[in-house]
Amino acid sequence: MVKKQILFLMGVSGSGKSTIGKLLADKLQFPFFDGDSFHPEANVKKMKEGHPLNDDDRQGWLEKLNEVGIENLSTGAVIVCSSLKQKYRTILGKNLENNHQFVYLEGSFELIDSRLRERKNHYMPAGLLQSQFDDLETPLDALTVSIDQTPDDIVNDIIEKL
Ligand SMILES: Nc1ncnc2c1ncn2[C@@H]1O[C@H](COP(=O)(O)OP(=O)(O)OP(=O)(O)O)[C@@H](O)[C@H]1O
Ligand SMILES: O=C(O)[C@H](O)[C@@H](O)[C@H](O)[C@H](O)CO
Repeated sequence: MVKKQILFLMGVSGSGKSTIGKLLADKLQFPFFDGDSFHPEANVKKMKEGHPLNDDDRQGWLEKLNEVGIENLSTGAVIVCSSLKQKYRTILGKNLENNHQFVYLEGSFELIDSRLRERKNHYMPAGLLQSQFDDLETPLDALTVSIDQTPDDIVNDIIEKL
């Protein structure tokens, strides 16, 4: 059985965080929170207009997701958040001590770009993918899984490694 903990599912836009996060939370019977829906309106507008977010834009959003983690410590939770830089991961993990884990969905630019171009009804333009890779600081201490497999296999891979 997987320990109750806060799992931050991280990776660039289009790496599959929302898709995998829902399946993982279902399988573990953890509550699920999608960081996409915690952005202030101004952030969503900025991304829609094709501009990447900066550190200041992300600050309050990361703090809010940290609070969500703290509030759900007793049940465990899956929280989707790109978590691109180390300093963002420090904000997210504040006061969660050893009760949280980053799970990194790793894939190539080419694979993710092709998935983003197929994706419908989402505010994040595929054209922002390069800026996401530019900001990405590969985590050294995350549980890392390849996204070049089916969603079910990715979820099983994560659970095996937890
Ligand atoms: N393992 C997979 N195999 C094939 N397609 C996938 C896989 N995972 C996700 N997808 C598809 O790739 C697209 C991006 O996935 P998703 O929206 O879950 O990514 P995301 O990381 O949550 O993106 P964002 O951060 O922009 O919200 C979606 O259209 C989804 O259906
Ligand atoms: O940190 C960021 O640049 C943003 O959070 C993006 O990653 C979006 O939230 C999301 O991925 C778009 O759907």
